[in-house]
Amino acid sequence: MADVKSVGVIGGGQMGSGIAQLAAVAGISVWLEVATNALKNLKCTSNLEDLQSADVIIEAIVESEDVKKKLFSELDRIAKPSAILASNTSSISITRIASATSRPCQVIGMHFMNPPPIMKLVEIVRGADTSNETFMTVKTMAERFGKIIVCSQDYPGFIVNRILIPMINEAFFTLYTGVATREDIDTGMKLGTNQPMGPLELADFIGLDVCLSIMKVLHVGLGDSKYRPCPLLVQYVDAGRLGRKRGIGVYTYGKQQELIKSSSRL
Ligand SMILES: CC(=O)CC(=O)SCCNC(=O)CCNC(=O)[C@H](O)C(C)(C)COP(=O)(O)OP(=O)(O)OC[C@H]1O[C@@H](n2cnc3c(N)ncnc32)[C@H](O)[C@@H]1OP(=O)(O)O
Ligand SMILES: NC(=O)C1=CN([C@@H]2O[C@H](COP(=O)(O)OP(=O)(O)OC[C@H]3O[C@@H](n4cnc5c(N)ncnc54)[C@H](OP(=O)(O)O)[C@@H]3O)[C@@H](O)[C@H]2O)C=CC1
Repeated sequence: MADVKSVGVIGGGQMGSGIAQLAAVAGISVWLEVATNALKNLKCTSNLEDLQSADVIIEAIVESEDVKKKLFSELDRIAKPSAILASNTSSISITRIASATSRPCQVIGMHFMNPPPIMKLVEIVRGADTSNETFMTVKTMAERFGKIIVCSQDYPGFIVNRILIPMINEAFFTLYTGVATREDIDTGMKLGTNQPMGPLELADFIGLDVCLSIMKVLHVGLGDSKYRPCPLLVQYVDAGRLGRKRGIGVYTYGKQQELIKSSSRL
């Protein structure tokens, strides 16, 4: 098991920025962004070559198999031979991502939950060839971040999203088929099952594009029509209603809310 001293985080969106914060607070030197004591551990770059000295590189870019494979193939060329390449993917096969590299035994899924600094879980996903040494190094690093680990085999959606995202998709079907309003669906699930957010509110928080990508992976990967994405979810993504990060999803937020209010007054 390797002692991780430096980490590269690729993707500075919702997940990447939170993961970089965790590593910096754990005293590991990080290439990316954050605050006070942790700030001295953080460096920002837009040049992949700067990651060549990292012990572990954590990818948190867009949920697209093609884009991730292209990046992993480039990382394989840039990273030092001993480096571990981890993906924060929500659902894409680690085995297939690893196949884009010459080091599949050093490729692993390190799936943080959103928001990474707050949520206690990290789901570790072993691809077909992931070695025990890679697993132990990543497990120990996640524990150093203060996280609790669960371990999943490499099947679509792993553990959490295999169960969570179909629930969110079903909430969209419930809205789409007129069973109830968005507010009643969310309040029903929040108060009825003691969850901090209703499923539609949570979809906006995760990002509707991410939810749809995961549903598609489940649908194709498991080949069962019960995983078909709800047409309303597809339509919202087509319309650019991606959730909180865009100011509009199932609900509207911030400036978008003000714009909608003012246009409805015209
Ligand atoms: C899609 C995937 O692949 C997998 C996934 O991630 S699935 C999604 C998993 N995540 C969830 O299910 C989140 C469900 N929601 C929640 O747990 C809570 O609503 C929440 C933690 C997000 C916010 O909690 P809240 O009590 O409603 O709001 P709030 O009072 O603002 O925040 C609580 C604390 O979290 C902190 N916090 C909230 N968002 C944060 C963020 N993005 N980064 C860091 N800290 C954050 C706040 O600062 C606050 O800290 P203090 O208690 O120290 O003040
Ligand atoms: N949202 C969530 O709740 C969770 C998401 N994940 C996973 O984490 C990963 C990132 O998700 P999240 O942070 O939500 O997404 P965001 O949309 O917030 O961020 C995506 C990041 O990827 C970058 N990016 C977009 N397209 C490309 C590309 N073609 N090549 C390289 N980088 C690109 C973006 O850069 P720019 O801004 O410059 O476009 C941005 O930094 C995904 O795999 C997702 O499934 C895992 C757990 C939870």
